[in-house]
Amino acid sequence: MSESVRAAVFGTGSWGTAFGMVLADAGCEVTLWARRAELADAVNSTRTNPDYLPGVELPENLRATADPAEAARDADFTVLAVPSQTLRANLAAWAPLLAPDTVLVSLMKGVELGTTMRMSEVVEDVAEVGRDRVAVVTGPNLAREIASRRPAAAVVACTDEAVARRLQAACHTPYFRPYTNTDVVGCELGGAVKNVIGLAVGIADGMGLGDNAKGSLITRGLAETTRLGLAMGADPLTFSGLAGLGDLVATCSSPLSRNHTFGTNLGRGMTLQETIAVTKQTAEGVKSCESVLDLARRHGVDMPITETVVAIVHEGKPPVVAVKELMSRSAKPERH
Ligand SMILES: NC(=O)c1ccc[n+]([C@@H]2O[C@H](COP(=O)([O-])OP(=O)(O)OC[C@H]3O[C@@H](n4cnc5c(N)ncnc54)[C@H](O)[C@@H]3O)[C@@H](O)[C@H]2O)c1
Ligand SMILES: O=P(O)(O)OC[C@H](O)CO
Repeated sequence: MSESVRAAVFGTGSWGTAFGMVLADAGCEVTLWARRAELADAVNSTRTNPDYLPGVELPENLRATADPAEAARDADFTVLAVPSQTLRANLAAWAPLLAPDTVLVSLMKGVELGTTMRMSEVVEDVAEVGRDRVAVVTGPNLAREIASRRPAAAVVACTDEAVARRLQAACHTPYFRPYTNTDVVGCELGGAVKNVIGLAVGIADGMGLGDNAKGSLITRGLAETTRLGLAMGADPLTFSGLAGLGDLVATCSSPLSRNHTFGTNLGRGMTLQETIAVTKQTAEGVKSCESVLDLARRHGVDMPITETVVAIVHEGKPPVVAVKELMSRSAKPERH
Protein backbone atom coordinates (compact mmCIF):
# COMPACT_ATOMS: atom_id res chain seq x y z
CA MET A 1 0.00 0.00 0.00
CA SER A 2 1.54 3.32 -1.10
CA GLU A 3 2.08 5.97 1.61
CA SER A 4 0.61 8.58 -0.70
CA VAL A 5 -3.00 7.43 -0.12
CA ARG A 6 -4.69 10.03 2.08
CA ALA A 7 -7.73 9.43 4.22
CA ALA A 8 -9.83 11.89 6.20
CA VAL A 9 -11.98 10.46 8.98
CA PHE A 10 -14.81 12.70 10.19
CA GLY A 11 -15.59 11.61 13.74
CA THR A 12 -13.04 10.85 16.46
CA GLY A 13 -15.29 8.54 18.47
CA SER A 14 -14.56 4.85 19.02
CA TRP A 15 -15.05 3.55 15.52
CA GLY A 16 -13.77 6.61 13.64
CA THR A 17 -10.53 6.40 15.65
CA ALA A 18 -10.19 2.61 15.43
CA PHE A 19 -10.86 2.56 11.67
CA GLY A 20 -8.41 5.46 11.30
CA MET A 21 -5.83 3.19 12.97
CA VAL A 22 -6.65 0.42 10.48
CA LEU A 23 -6.12 2.79 7.55
CA ALA A 24 -2.88 4.08 9.08
CA ASP A 25 -1.62 0.55 9.75
CA ALA A 26 -2.41 -0.25 6.09
CA GLY A 27 -0.10 2.63 5.08
CA CYS A 28 -2.46 5.58 4.53
CA GLU A 29 -1.78 9.10 5.80
CA VAL A 30 -4.78 9.66 8.07
CA THR A 31 -6.29 12.87 9.44
CA LEU A 32 -9.10 12.58 11.98
CA TRP A 33 -11.56 15.43 12.34
CA ALA A 34 -12.65 15.96 15.95
CA ARG A 35 -15.57 18.15 17.00
CA ARG A 36 -13.64 19.45 20.00
CA ALA A 37 -10.21 21.08 19.55
CA GLU A 38 -9.12 19.71 22.97
CA LEU A 39 -9.62 16.14 21.74
CA ALA A 40 -7.68 16.84 18.51
CA ASP A 41 -4.86 18.33 20.61
CA ALA A 42 -4.89 15.34 22.98
CA VAL A 43 -4.66 12.91 20.05
CA ASN A 44 -1.68 14.79 18.60
CA SER A 45 0.16 15.33 21.85
CA THR A 46 -0.46 12.00 23.64
CA ARG A 47 -0.87 9.70 20.58
CA THR A 48 -3.98 8.31 22.25
CA ASN A 49 -7.70 9.08 22.22
CA PRO A 50 -8.27 9.43 25.97
CA ASP A 51 -12.03 9.93 25.64
CA TYR A 52 -12.94 6.98 23.42
CA LEU A 53 -10.02 4.50 23.32
CA PRO A 54 -8.00 5.12 26.48
CA GLY A 55 -4.75 3.21 26.69
CA VAL A 56 -4.50 2.49 22.94
CA GLU A 57 -1.37 3.89 21.28
CA LEU A 58 -2.17 5.50 17.93
CA PRO A 59 0.10 5.12 14.87
CA GLU A 60 2.49 7.94 13.89
CA ASN A 61 0.86 8.43 10.48
CA LEU A 62 -2.47 9.38 12.10
CA ARG A 63 -3.11 12.89 13.33
CA ALA A 64 -6.15 14.93 14.30
CA THR A 65 -7.54 18.40 13.65
CA ALA A 66 -10.68 20.30 14.56
CA ASP A 67 -10.58 22.09 11.19
CA PRO A 68 -12.78 20.20 8.67
CA ALA A 69 -11.10 21.89 5.68
CA GLU A 70 -7.70 20.71 6.83
CA ALA A 71 -8.99 17.16 7.35
CA ALA A 72 -10.71 17.02 3.95
CA ARG A 73 -7.81 18.43 1.91
CA ASP A 74 -6.61 16.08 -0.88
CA ALA A 75 -8.26 13.04 0.72
CA ASP A 76 -8.60 10.00 -1.55
CA PHE A 77 -11.09 8.58 0.95
CA THR A 78 -13.39 10.68 3.13
CA VAL A 79 -14.67 8.46 5.91
CA LEU A 80 -17.81 9.44 7.82
CA ALA A 81 -18.18 8.23 11.42
CA VAL A 82 -20.65 10.46 13.26
CA PRO A 83 -24.02 9.37 14.70
CA SER A 84 -26.38 8.58 11.83
CA GLN A 85 -29.02 11.13 12.77
CA THR A 86 -26.41 13.93 12.66
CA LEU A 87 -24.93 13.02 9.28
CA ARG A 88 -27.15 15.20 7.09
CA ALA A 89 -26.45 18.46 8.93
CA ASN A 90 -22.74 17.72 9.36
CA LEU A 91 -22.16 16.67 5.77
CA ALA A 92 -23.99 19.74 4.45
CA ALA A 93 -21.30 21.83 6.16
CA TRP A 94 -18.43 19.64 4.97
CA ALA A 95 -19.57 19.08 1.36
CA PRO A 96 -18.01 22.28 -0.05
CA LEU A 97 -14.67 21.27 1.49
CA LEU A 98 -14.42 17.78 0.00
CA ALA A 99 -11.58 16.90 -2.38
CA PRO A 100 -12.97 16.75 -5.95
CA ASP A 101 -12.70 13.00 -6.64
CA THR A 102 -12.76 11.70 -3.11
CA VAL A 103 -14.62 8.46 -2.36
CA LEU A 104 -17.05 8.92 0.52
CA VAL A 105 -17.06 6.02 2.96
CA SER A 106 -19.82 5.44 5.49
CA LEU A 107 -19.00 3.59 8.72
CA MET A 108 -22.45 4.32 10.13
CA LYS A 109 -25.08 1.72 10.98
CA GLY A 110 -28.36 3.60 11.06
CA VAL A 111 -31.38 4.67 9.02
CA GLU A 112 -32.40 8.33 8.93
CA LEU A 113 -35.55 9.15 10.89
CA GLY A 114 -38.30 10.68 8.78
CA THR A 115 -36.77 10.02 5.35
CA THR A 116 -35.93 6.33 6.06
CA MET A 117 -32.81 6.84 3.96
CA ARG A 118 -29.81 4.58 4.37
CA MET A 119 -26.58 6.42 5.18
CA SER A 120 -25.16 6.01 1.66
CA GLU A 121 -28.36 7.57 0.31
CA VAL A 122 -27.98 10.53 2.65
CA VAL A 123 -24.38 10.91 1.46
CA GLU A 124 -25.42 10.85 -2.23
CA ASP A 125 -28.18 13.33 -1.52
CA VAL A 126 -26.18 15.85 0.50
CA ALA A 127 -22.78 15.62 -1.21
CA GLU A 128 -24.43 15.34 -4.66
CA VAL A 129 -22.23 12.47 -5.78
CA GLY A 130 -23.10 9.34 -7.76
CA ARG A 131 -23.42 5.99 -5.98
CA ASP A 132 -20.14 4.85 -7.57
CA ARG A 133 -18.39 7.38 -5.29
CA VAL A 134 -20.00 6.11 -2.08
CA ALA A 135 -18.80 3.03 -0.18
CA VAL A 136 -19.77 1.37 3.07
CA VAL A 137 -17.64 -0.51 5.61
CA THR A 138 -19.55 -2.92 7.84
CA GLY A 139 -19.41 -6.32 9.52
CA PRO A 140 -18.50 -7.70 12.97
CA ASN A 141 -16.21 -4.84 14.00
CA LEU A 142 -16.40 -3.93 17.68
CA ALA A 143 -14.13 -0.89 17.83
CA ARG A 144 -12.33 -1.79 21.03
CA GLU A 145 -11.27 -5.20 19.66
CA ILE A 146 -10.06 -3.72 16.37
CA ALA A 147 -8.13 -1.03 18.26
CA SER A 148 -6.38 -3.86 20.14
CA ARG A 149 -5.53 -5.31 16.72
CA ARG A 150 -7.50 -8.47 17.39
CA PRO A 151 -8.45 -10.22 14.13
CA ALA A 152 -11.69 -9.42 12.31
CA ALA A 153 -13.17 -9.66 8.84
CA ALA A 154 -15.30 -6.91 7.33
CA VAL A 155 -17.19 -5.97 4.18
CA VAL A 156 -16.34 -3.05 1.91
CA ALA A 157 -19.39 -2.41 -0.25
CA CYS A 158 -19.78 -0.21 -3.30
CA THR A 159 -21.89 -0.58 -6.44
CA ASP A 160 -18.65 0.02 -8.36
CA GLU A 161 -16.50 -3.03 -7.64
CA ALA A 162 -13.28 -1.27 -8.67
CA VAL A 163 -13.88 1.40 -6.01
CA ALA A 164 -14.60 -1.31 -3.42
CA ARG A 165 -11.31 -3.00 -4.35
CA ARG A 166 -9.38 0.28 -3.95
CA LEU A 167 -10.84 0.77 -0.49
CA GLN A 168 -10.21 -2.88 0.34
CA ALA A 169 -6.51 -2.37 -0.44
CA ALA A 170 -6.44 0.84 1.60
CA CYS A 171 -7.70 -0.85 4.79
CA HIS A 172 -6.28 -4.37 4.58
CA THR A 173 -3.94 -5.17 7.48
CA PRO A 174 -2.73 -8.37 9.17
CA TYR A 175 -5.62 -8.08 11.67
CA PHE A 176 -8.34 -6.52 9.47
CA ARG A 177 -9.50 -8.58 6.50
CA PRO A 178 -12.01 -6.75 4.27
CA TYR A 179 -14.06 -8.56 1.60
CA THR A 180 -15.73 -6.65 -1.24
CA ASN A 181 -19.46 -6.74 -1.97
CA THR A 182 -21.55 -4.78 -4.48
CA ASP A 183 -24.82 -5.22 -2.54
CA VAL A 184 -24.80 -1.89 -0.73
CA VAL A 185 -28.50 -2.09 0.20
CA GLY A 186 -28.09 -5.48 1.89
CA CYS A 187 -24.85 -4.52 3.65
CA GLU A 188 -26.33 -1.33 5.09
CA LEU A 189 -29.58 -2.98 6.16
CA GLY A 190 -27.65 -5.78 7.85
CA GLY A 191 -25.70 -3.21 9.87
CA ALA A 192 -28.69 -1.08 10.84
CA VAL A 193 -31.13 -3.87 11.72
CA LYS A 194 -28.60 -5.86 13.77
CA ASN A 195 -28.55 -2.96 16.22
CA VAL A 196 -32.30 -3.35 16.74
CA ILE A 197 -31.98 -7.12 17.19
CA GLY A 198 -29.01 -6.45 19.51
CA LEU A 199 -31.34 -4.35 21.68
CA ALA A 200 -33.89 -7.19 21.71
CA VAL A 201 -31.27 -9.78 22.70
CA GLY A 202 -29.91 -7.42 25.36
CA ILE A 203 -33.41 -7.02 26.82
CA ALA A 204 -33.82 -10.82 26.87
CA ASP A 205 -30.40 -11.22 28.52
CA GLY A 206 -31.24 -8.56 31.10
CA MET A 207 -34.46 -10.43 31.91
CA GLY A 208 -32.49 -13.66 32.30
CA LEU A 209 -34.40 -15.45 29.53
CA GLY A 210 -31.47 -17.72 28.62
CA ASP A 211 -29.55 -18.83 25.56
CA ASN A 212 -32.49 -20.50 23.77
CA ALA A 213 -34.21 -17.12 23.72
CA LYS A 214 -31.02 -15.53 22.42
CA GLY A 215 -30.63 -18.11 19.62
CA SER A 216 -34.29 -17.72 18.71
CA LEU A 217 -34.10 -13.91 18.58
CA ILE A 218 -30.90 -13.93 16.51
CA THR A 219 -32.38 -16.38 13.99
CA ARG A 220 -35.82 -14.81 13.71
CA GLY A 221 -34.16 -11.39 13.73
CA LEU A 222 -32.12 -12.43 10.73
CA ALA A 223 -35.31 -13.74 9.09
CA GLU A 224 -37.03 -10.38 9.42
CA THR A 225 -33.91 -8.53 8.24
CA THR A 226 -33.81 -10.76 5.16
CA ARG A 227 -37.53 -10.20 4.44
CA LEU A 228 -36.99 -6.44 4.51
CA GLY A 229 -33.86 -6.75 2.39
CA LEU A 230 -35.63 -8.83 -0.25
CA ALA A 231 -38.44 -6.27 -0.44
CA MET A 232 -35.81 -3.53 -0.94
CA GLY A 233 -33.90 -5.35 -3.66
CA ALA A 234 -30.99 -6.72 -1.60
CA ASP A 235 -29.31 -10.06 -2.31
CA PRO A 236 -30.60 -12.48 0.39
CA LEU A 237 -27.16 -14.15 0.54
CA THR A 238 -25.70 -10.92 1.96
CA PHE A 239 -27.56 -11.62 5.21
CA SER A 240 -25.75 -14.92 5.78
CA GLY A 241 -22.45 -13.05 5.34
CA LEU A 242 -20.38 -10.74 7.52
CA ALA A 243 -22.75 -7.77 7.20
CA GLY A 244 -25.69 -9.94 8.30
CA LEU A 245 -25.09 -12.98 10.48
CA GLY A 246 -21.48 -12.04 11.28
CA ASP A 247 -22.35 -8.66 12.77
CA LEU A 248 -25.50 -9.97 14.44
CA VAL A 249 -23.55 -12.67 16.30
CA ALA A 250 -20.80 -10.25 17.41
CA THR A 251 -23.29 -7.63 18.60
CA CYS A 252 -25.64 -10.05 20.35
CA SER A 253 -22.81 -11.86 22.18
CA SER A 254 -20.62 -8.99 23.31
CA PRO A 255 -20.71 -6.78 26.38
CA LEU A 256 -18.72 -4.31 24.23
CA SER A 257 -21.80 -3.68 22.08
CA ARG A 258 -23.53 -0.47 23.12
CA ASN A 259 -26.86 -1.67 21.67
CA HIS A 260 -26.66 -4.98 23.50
CA THR A 261 -25.72 -3.24 26.75
CA PHE A 262 -28.50 -0.66 26.32
CA GLY A 263 -31.01 -3.51 25.96
CA THR A 264 -29.57 -5.39 28.93
CA ASN A 265 -30.06 -2.35 31.15
CA LEU A 266 -33.68 -2.03 30.02
CA GLY A 267 -34.25 -5.76 30.55
CA ARG A 268 -32.87 -5.47 34.10
CA GLY A 269 -35.56 -2.93 34.84
CA MET A 270 -33.87 0.46 34.28
CA THR A 271 -36.16 3.11 32.83
CA LEU A 272 -35.42 4.55 29.39
CA GLN A 273 -34.18 7.80 30.99
CA GLU A 274 -31.88 5.93 33.38
CA THR A 275 -30.54 3.82 30.51
CA ILE A 276 -29.88 6.86 28.32
CA ALA A 277 -28.12 8.56 31.25
CA VAL A 278 -25.62 5.69 31.65
CA THR A 279 -25.01 5.30 27.89
CA LYS A 280 -22.02 7.44 26.96
CA GLN A 281 -21.73 6.51 23.30
CA THR A 282 -23.89 6.08 20.22
CA ALA A 283 -26.39 3.18 20.39
CA GLU A 284 -27.85 3.58 16.90
CA GLY A 285 -30.69 1.06 17.34
CA VAL A 286 -32.44 3.28 19.89
CA LYS A 287 -33.39 5.78 17.18
CA SER A 288 -33.11 3.58 14.10
CA CYS A 289 -35.62 1.00 15.42
CA GLU A 290 -38.29 3.57 14.53
CA SER A 291 -36.95 4.25 11.03
CA VAL A 292 -36.47 0.52 10.37
CA LEU A 293 -40.09 -0.10 11.39
CA ASP A 294 -41.14 2.76 9.15
CA LEU A 295 -39.23 1.14 6.26
CA ALA A 296 -40.90 -2.21 7.00
CA ARG A 297 -44.36 -0.65 6.90
CA ARG A 298 -43.60 1.21 3.67
CA HIS A 299 -42.55 -2.09 2.09
CA GLY A 300 -45.39 -4.12 3.61
CA VAL A 301 -42.98 -6.36 5.56
CA ASP A 302 -43.77 -7.92 8.93
CA MET A 303 -40.98 -7.26 11.48
CA PRO A 304 -42.36 -8.39 14.84
CA ILE A 305 -39.08 -8.19 16.79
CA THR A 306 -38.42 -4.65 15.55
CA GLU A 307 -42.01 -3.73 16.39
CA THR A 308 -41.53 -5.13 19.90
CA VAL A 309 -38.31 -3.15 20.41
CA VAL A 310 -40.06 0.07 19.35
CA ALA A 311 -42.92 -0.69 21.76
CA ILE A 312 -40.53 -1.28 24.69
CA VAL A 313 -38.10 1.57 23.96
CA HIS A 314 -40.46 4.27 22.75
CA GLU A 315 -43.93 3.35 23.96
CA GLY A 316 -43.12 2.17 27.47
CA LYS A 317 -44.40 -1.40 27.01
CA PRO A 318 -43.10 -3.56 29.90
CA PRO A 319 -40.67 -6.18 28.54
CA VAL A 320 -42.57 -9.01 30.30
CA VAL A 321 -45.77 -8.10 28.45
CA ALA A 322 -43.87 -7.73 25.16
CA VAL A 323 -42.34 -11.23 25.47
CA LYS A 324 -45.78 -12.77 26.16
CA GLU A 325 -47.20 -11.05 23.07
CA LEU A 326 -44.29 -12.09 20.84
CA MET A 327 -44.61 -15.72 21.95
CA SER A 328 -48.38 -15.83 21.39
CA ARG A 329 -48.35 -14.64 17.78
CA SER A 330 -50.19 -16.96 15.39
CA ALA A 331 -48.36 -20.21 14.52
CA LYS A 332 -46.75 -20.26 11.07
CA PRO A 333 -44.22 -22.14 8.91
CA GLU A 334 -40.57 -21.29 9.64
CA ARG A 335 -39.90 -19.73 6.23
CA HIS A 336 -42.19 -16.84 6.80
N1 LIG B 1 -18.04 1.55 18.01
C1 LIG B 1 -18.12 0.49 17.25
O1 LIG B 1 -17.71 -0.61 17.65
C2 LIG B 1 -18.70 0.59 15.86
C3 LIG B 1 -18.37 -0.41 14.93
C4 LIG B 1 -18.91 -0.34 13.65
C5 LIG B 1 -19.76 0.70 13.33
N2 LIG B 1 -20.04 1.66 14.22
C6 LIG B 1 -20.90 2.77 13.78
O2 LIG B 1 -20.07 3.92 13.62
C7 LIG B 1 -20.85 5.10 13.86
C8 LIG B 1 -20.11 5.96 14.85
O3 LIG B 1 -20.02 5.22 16.05
P1 LIG B 1 -18.90 5.41 17.14
O4 LIG B 1 -18.79 4.10 17.82
O5 LIG B 1 -17.66 6.00 16.62
O6 LIG B 1 -19.68 6.42 18.11
P2 LIG B 1 -19.11 7.21 19.34
O7 LIG B 1 -20.28 7.56 20.16
O8 LIG B 1 -17.98 6.49 19.95
O9 LIG B 1 -18.51 8.53 18.65
C9 LIG B 1 -19.33 9.41 17.92
C10 LIG B 1 -18.49 10.56 17.43
O10 LIG B 1 -19.36 11.50 16.80
C11 LIG B 1 -19.24 12.75 17.46
N3 LIG B 1 -20.54 13.39 17.47
C12 LIG B 1 -21.58 13.17 18.29
N4 LIG B 1 -22.60 13.98 17.97
C13 LIG B 1 -22.18 14.73 16.95
C14 LIG B 1 -22.75 15.77 16.20
N5 LIG B 1 -23.99 16.20 16.43
N6 LIG B 1 -22.03 16.30 15.21
C15 LIG B 1 -20.77 15.89 14.96
N7 LIG B 1 -20.16 14.92 15.63
C16 LIG B 1 -20.87 14.35 16.61
C17 LIG B 1 -18.72 12.47 18.84
O11 LIG B 1 -18.05 13.60 19.36
C18 LIG B 1 -17.78 11.31 18.54
O12 LIG B 1 -16.56 11.78 18.05
C19 LIG B 1 -22.22 4.61 14.35
O13 LIG B 1 -23.11 4.65 13.28
C20 LIG B 1 -21.97 3.17 14.78
O14 LIG B 1 -23.12 2.37 14.62
C21 LIG B 1 -19.52 1.65 15.49
O1 LIG C 1 -21.51 -1.12 19.96
P1 LIG C 1 -22.55 -1.33 18.90
O2 LIG C 1 -23.77 -2.01 19.42
O3 LIG C 1 -22.82 -0.05 18.15
O4 LIG C 1 -21.93 -2.36 17.85
C1 LIG C 1 -20.67 -2.07 17.31
C2 LIG C 1 -20.48 -2.69 15.94
O5 LIG C 1 -21.49 -2.29 15.06
C3 LIG C 1 -20.33 -4.18 15.95
O6 LIG C 1 -19.99 -4.62 14.66
